[in-house]
Amino acid sequence: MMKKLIKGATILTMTSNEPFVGDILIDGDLISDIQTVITTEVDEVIFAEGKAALPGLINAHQHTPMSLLRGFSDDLKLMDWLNKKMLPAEARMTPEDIYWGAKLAMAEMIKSGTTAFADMYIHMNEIAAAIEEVGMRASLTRGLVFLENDGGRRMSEALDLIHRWSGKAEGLITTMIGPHSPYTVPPQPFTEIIALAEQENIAIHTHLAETKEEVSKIREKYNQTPTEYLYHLGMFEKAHVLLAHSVHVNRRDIGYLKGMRGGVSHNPVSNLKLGCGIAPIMEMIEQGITVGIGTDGAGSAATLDMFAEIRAATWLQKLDYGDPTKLPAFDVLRMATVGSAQLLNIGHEVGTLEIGKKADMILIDLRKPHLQPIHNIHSLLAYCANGSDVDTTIVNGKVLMKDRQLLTIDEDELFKQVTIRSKRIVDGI
Ligand SMILES: CSC[C@H]1O[C@@H](n2cnc3c(O)ncnc32)[C@H](O)[C@@H]1O
Ligand SMILES: [Zn+2]
Repeated sequence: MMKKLIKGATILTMTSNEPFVGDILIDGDLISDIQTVITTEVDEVIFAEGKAALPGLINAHQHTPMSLLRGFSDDLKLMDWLNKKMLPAEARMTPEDIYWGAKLAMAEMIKSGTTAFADMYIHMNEIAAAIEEVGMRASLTRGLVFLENDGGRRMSEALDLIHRWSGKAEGLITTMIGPHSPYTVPPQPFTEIIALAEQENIAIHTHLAETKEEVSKIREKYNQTPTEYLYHLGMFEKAHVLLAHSVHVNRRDIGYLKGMRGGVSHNPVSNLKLGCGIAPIMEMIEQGITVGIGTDGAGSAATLDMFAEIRAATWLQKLDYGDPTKLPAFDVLRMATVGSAQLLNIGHEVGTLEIGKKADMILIDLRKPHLQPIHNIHSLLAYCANGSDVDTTIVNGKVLMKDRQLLTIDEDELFKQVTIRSKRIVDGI
């Protein structure tokens, strides 16, 4: 087993609000010791004086290949954006496009401090293959839309993903089942998916209550809110559920979510940019619902920088309540680490820096004008840091970025592929 020693970092374990200067010993894929000073024989020392070490950020909701569609269609309403632009573009994507789009997203995530993500898309074998090469941690879901008559094929692809890839890539890949949303999956297939999830102990990843239009549509069809629709199908009692968005949930809806396994991925930048609204995450937290943070795809969020999401999440709550004490720095950082890890159902393995946990962590160089002086390091990270301040990213004990150089992705080849493929996909749409 390769041993690595992170030396002299300012360590933020995310288990407590008290940073301290010390060393972290990584043995293979695990954190084997954290102490003020560790003296032992190792294969590699990573000197980290002046750097903060914290758990890798976890992006709880993503559509990685949509990075190929970044900037192609902005400033539209969600349904126009989705139906007129994204779906036609996605229909033109080849499996190879998906592979390169996922790699582009992973390059951006590693460079901005994300070590794990939850993904919902199509052609998942290609995304899984890219993950195996790159070495990130991910929960993969084949998105299921039942508007046409090929739901059967999609379902078989979803099951194939689960059977073929769960636990693969040295345990980096886990899987979920992904009914896209209440407005794209009718009651019968939704019921079947929930029954399967319960029987086979598979977690569910879905979108919920992203726009007012969605609420009106579901009210018209079923005389229910989107949350009531899923509640009456039994979803929240039968499976671990990762809910993306949950912007338009009222007090009664939050009551239905209470006690659920899993929780809500808050995607504040996407919600802001698409003008969706502000998710009532403080009320959810008060009811004991776990909230994590995600970006959504780069086609809507524009970037995959979790530091931007962290900042937007806390600012939105302060603004919404007219109260700057809401969602303080430490709490919002925990959301993007501990909270998201719970949503991905990997909270026992990652999300904090603790002995026995997987070695997923990042180092942030604090010797920058916008990160000085250091009165409160959690404040600096929540309010002042950017993804580009991350200089080292480690997943499962393996260094994926050192001194801002990606070690498992060839960036020149990536940019060449992305340029050609992204042009071909959107040409004429
Ligand atoms: C069938 S794979 C996933 C599917 O979801 C679409 N998508 C991306 N972002 C959003 C969003 O914010 N709301 C709803 N659907 C979204 C994506 O384009 C894929 O088709
Ligand atoms: Zn989404």
